[in-house]
Amino acid sequence: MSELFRPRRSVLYMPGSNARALEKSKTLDADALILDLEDAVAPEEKDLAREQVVEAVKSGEYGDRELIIRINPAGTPWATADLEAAIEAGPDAVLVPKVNTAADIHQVGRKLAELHADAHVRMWAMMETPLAMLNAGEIAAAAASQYGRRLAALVMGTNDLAKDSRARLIAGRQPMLGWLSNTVVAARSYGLDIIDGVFNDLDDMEGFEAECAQGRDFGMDGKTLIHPRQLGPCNVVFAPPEEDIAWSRKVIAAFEEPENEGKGVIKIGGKMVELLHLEMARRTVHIAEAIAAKSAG
Ligand SMILES: CC(C)(COP(=O)(O)OP(=O)(O)OC[C@H]1O[C@@H](n2cnc3c(N)ncnc32)[C@H](O)[C@@H]1OP(=O)(O)O)[C@@H](O)C(=O)NCCC(=O)NCCSC(=O)C[C@H](O)C(=O)O
Ligand SMILES: [Mg+2]
Repeated sequence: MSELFRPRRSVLYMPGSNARALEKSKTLDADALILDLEDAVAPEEKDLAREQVVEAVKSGEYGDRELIIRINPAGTPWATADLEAAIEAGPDAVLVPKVNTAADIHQVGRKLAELHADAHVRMWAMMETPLAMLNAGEIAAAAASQYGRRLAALVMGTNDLAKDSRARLIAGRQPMLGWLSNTVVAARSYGLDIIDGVFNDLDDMEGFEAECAQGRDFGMDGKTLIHPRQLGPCNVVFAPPEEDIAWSRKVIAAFEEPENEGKGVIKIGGKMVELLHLEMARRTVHIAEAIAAKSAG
């Protein structure tokens, strides 16, 4: 699957210590799985979690689900062993938690290079500290540097952000809207994907769907999730709707008409359509086709 048009609608976390969740997620309709070694794992279970996660990733039993290992942060007793284990396992990406500055990305990127991690192993970065909000642009810009070039996605960590900023996690997320949109533009400035934070109330499906729609409207590619029941609605909200797909096909077909060859702007059904809309239409169709291929396979 092209990295450029990879659906990342639903990204499900699970504690690496939870063998049942690791097994169950082989059958779940998630675009990506985050096998966690960090905050969802108690200190006394870190070693067990690391072993289970390595075994799970190496099993090759997760189909086309993207596999991401969240390691513990630098300076903790587990950081080095986590990174070495991740390299041994060879996931699609290593998720770096508690990123504050671009230097945190460079540090992990340099270690991946020194330890000869396979070239396909990317980095994702947790955006969950007040410093990360201040430095979002420079963190995303690390993707253009020698040791940051594995960076592929930013992930909002709204629980830690609430803890460290003392902003409240409330319906509508008004206290966080500035951070969310600033991090979206930081990601887009450097060609990165961005995944929204988790919704903690498993019983409030209405609130969950509203937050998915909000994240989508802000430009997020998908949402991080904590339970299988959040997968279905999330996949629906973040997939291009049928009418957008139909319109996009119309735009592509119109620009392919001989009379429109070489034109930068045309009219379709009374609407002005420019080359930028053609680019958007192509992306919508590519993503829709990738989602359809996943469902078929
Ligand atoms: C929240 C949970 C602890 C609830 O667990 P549980 O009570 O066991 O749920 P259920 O009984 O309803 O589970 C039903 C079945 O689904 C499986 N299950 C549950 N959760 C997951 C999951 N995340 N992945 C895969 N499978 C899952 C159960 O095993 C049951 O299966 P079956 O036996 O077949 O019936 C639990 O959902 C959970 O641990 N969720 C993930 C928590 C987590 O990973 N948290 C860390 C990430 S959040 C975060 O840190 C974000 C960020 O850093 C920030 O700062 O914001
Ligand atoms: Mg966190």
